[in-house]
Amino acid sequence: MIEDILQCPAYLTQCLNISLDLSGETSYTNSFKVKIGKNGFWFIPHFPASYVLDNELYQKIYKIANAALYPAKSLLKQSAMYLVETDAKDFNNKRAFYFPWTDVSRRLIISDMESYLQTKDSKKIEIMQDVEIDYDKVTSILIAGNSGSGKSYVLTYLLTMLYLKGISDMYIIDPKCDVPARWAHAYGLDKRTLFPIEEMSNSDFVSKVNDILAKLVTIIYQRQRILYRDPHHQFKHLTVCIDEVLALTDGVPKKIKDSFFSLLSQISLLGRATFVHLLLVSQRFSNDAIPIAVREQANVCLQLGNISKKTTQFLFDVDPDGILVPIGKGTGLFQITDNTHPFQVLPLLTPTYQVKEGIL
Ligand SMILES: Nc1ncnc2c1ncn2[C@@H]1O[C@H](COP(=O)(O)OP(=O)(O)OP(=O)(O)O)[C@@H](O)[C@H]1O
Repeated sequence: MIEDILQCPAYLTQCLNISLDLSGETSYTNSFKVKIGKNGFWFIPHFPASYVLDNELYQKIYKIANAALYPAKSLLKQSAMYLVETDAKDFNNKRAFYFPWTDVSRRLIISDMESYLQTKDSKKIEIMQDVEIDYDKVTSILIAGNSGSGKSYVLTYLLTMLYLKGISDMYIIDPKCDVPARWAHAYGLDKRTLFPIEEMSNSDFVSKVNDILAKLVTIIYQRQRILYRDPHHQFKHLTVCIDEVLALTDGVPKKIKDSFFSLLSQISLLGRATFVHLLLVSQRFSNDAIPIAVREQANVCLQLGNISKKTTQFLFDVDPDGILVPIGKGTGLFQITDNTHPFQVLPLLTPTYQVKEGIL
């Protein structure tokens, strides 16, 4: 049934005829037609038309079709209208709106983490069913979301994948001495973990964070020199995970905060080629949480919990209106930008797995 719908344009044409208000113009008046492809569909207007082919119309069709296609396909939201040339001979039908789609996001369920870790290709990290990231292509990862949205849960998943699959060495910075610190302790990473102790002021703590970040910058420079002599040298990934980034520098003297920002920028700008990465978690990634450069360099972004224009404005260029975000634990939006995945913002369902006792 679903296959028939996806092969035949009649269903979508009918949905658009009914919902799209084109001042009386419909497919019956020959004003447009729909063509279905393997990776999306085309809305082909017949020109001249009484309606305007603009972004507003594109987003309206997106909204109607995205809901109409669920749960067979998920349309990939575009920030602006996607106009393409058609192969029509007739000039009246020579242009079309294109709507790329992908399969609907499905949650990954891992019932036995130990056997999962043994069987899966070591460099890839599965995020959802049929969606994975190759850590060689990751610059930095940002995880945002309101309290209780599932940030710590998905962070623990990523840390487990990165460390237990042997993909990356880790430094863990946890200003609240909470889930990440407990995770690190459970896996014997105490020497690579920083959390505040009683006698430390906020400024002392951020200064200690800066010491670690400075160490990573030094490693980046050392690795750059190795690459200069041997461009194909393969380094082991090194990741610094910082939880609660927004709260970290709150009330800290400007000089210390500036150093923190400058070190973060250096790592995110120079770390990619040398396999040094940031994995940052924050309620939001506004300009007071991280430098703009860090946000721009990050190519894996997860926004959990409430999804609205206001919450997604820092991580995504697209307006989330019309994207069908699933409800439930650990859901939201996901974006990966690399040369394997086309630019896309997808509904996100973070993996469900067994967390080691005493961490969460
Ligand atoms: N993918 C998931 N599958 C199953 N349960 C989940 C998933 N994601 C989150 N949860 C559950 O949702 C609850 C809240 O998650 P979590 O503690 O990670 O939120 P948080 O964003 O870190 O909150 P806070 O900022 O207050 O620490 C937890 O009980 C967790 O077990």
